[in-house]
Amino acid sequence: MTDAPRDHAHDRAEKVGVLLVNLGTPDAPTTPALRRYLAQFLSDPRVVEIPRALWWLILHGVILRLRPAQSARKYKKVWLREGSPLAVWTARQANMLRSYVGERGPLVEVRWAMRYGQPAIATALDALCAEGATRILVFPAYPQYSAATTASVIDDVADWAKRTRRVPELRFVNHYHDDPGYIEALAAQVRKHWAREGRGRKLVMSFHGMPKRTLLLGDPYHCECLKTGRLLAEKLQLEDGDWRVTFQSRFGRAEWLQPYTEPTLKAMARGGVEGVDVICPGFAADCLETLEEIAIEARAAFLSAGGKAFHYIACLNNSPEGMKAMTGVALRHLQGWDTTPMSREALQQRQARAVAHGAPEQR
Ligand SMILES: C=CC1=C(C)c2cc3[nH]c(cc4nc(cc5[nH]c(cc1n2)c(C)c5CCC(=O)O)C(CCC(=O)O)=C4C)c(C)c3C=C
Ligand SMILES: [Fe+2]
Ligand SMILES: [Fe+2]
Repeated sequence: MTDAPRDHAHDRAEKVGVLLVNLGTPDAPTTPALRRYLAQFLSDPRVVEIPRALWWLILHGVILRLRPAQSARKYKKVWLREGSPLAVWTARQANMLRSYVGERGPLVEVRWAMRYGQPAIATALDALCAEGATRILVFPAYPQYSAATTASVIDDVADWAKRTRRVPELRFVNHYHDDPGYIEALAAQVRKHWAREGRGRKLVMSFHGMPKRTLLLGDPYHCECLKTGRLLAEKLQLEDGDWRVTFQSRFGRAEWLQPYTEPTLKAMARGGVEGVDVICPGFAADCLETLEEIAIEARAAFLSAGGKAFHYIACLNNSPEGMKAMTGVALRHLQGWDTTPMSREALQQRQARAVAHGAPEQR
């Protein structure tokens, strides 16, 4: 139980907190940092759903011996001066969300956290509570719901709540795959790219993959990706043959959602498609999976299969359109929670009432 002294101040206005959460990323592009990060990530039963004892042997006996060094090499290619791209973008998004949502009133605090690695969700929630938040909106930055991502954030918040005495009122963004503001922001990102670089023959919308088994077990992720793809194609007025939804980042030997991104790109190149534009609508921010796997590796695969022009379209990151979409989603979920400042008189009246009920006077 978290019992850090938390003054119950009667004259303090109650605040609303927003916690923007993304997946997580290593602290450094090094083998030890990758081992710590992958051990936490891949031990989550929401991420790898095979019997624990068997998975423990595979994870510690094979994966954590080989993958950290391989992944560290990849992270080095995309690492920024300020840190991992995912963390850098998420921090910028949270700062901008603070001012966009903050325009509603100063009683909103915005923080960011990572499901794996730092800053941890529990630390950020403690900080929001210490700042006076009694209502918190948890905003997983995953447009499409999946048990491996969204539900895992909910698990972590629930674990924190179990250890916490004064649990705030909590709300969660479940998904925003068909939010009109999000679809419009994606369309604007594509149009801006076309205006700058010209238009490829096909638009490939590449989403992070999931094991196919999760679809059969009822995870809505696949359908939500397809719906995002269809809505984006409609918004851009694309013909059926001009776009394709694909799935990237396969992990392990089992079958994942198909069609796979890289084989699809190669087949397109071999089939005479000279130019493609690739966007990754399921990632709120650029990260290893987009910058290395798509913008570097998939590009090389497409060109070596005979393609001529490969254009990667950046994620929404902190673009004005993307931030407007994120703000719209947050505001919709904040409805009914008072975020307007309380007047000085109202605060004084509230304190007087509290003192009349025997509470110590606050300064
Ligand atoms: C956007 C949604 C994501 C889903 C769905 C998802 C499922 C999922 N991922 C793995 C395994 C790995 N993913 C890794 C990186 C990674 N994954 C996402 C997002 C989703 N994952 C992001 C944003 C990132 C990038 C993190 C970064 O630091 O930039 C990795 C680590 C990198 C590597 O070693 O390759 C692994 C591993 C599984 C098994 C899974 C679904 C079951
Ligand atoms: Fe992943
Ligand atoms: Fe489906």
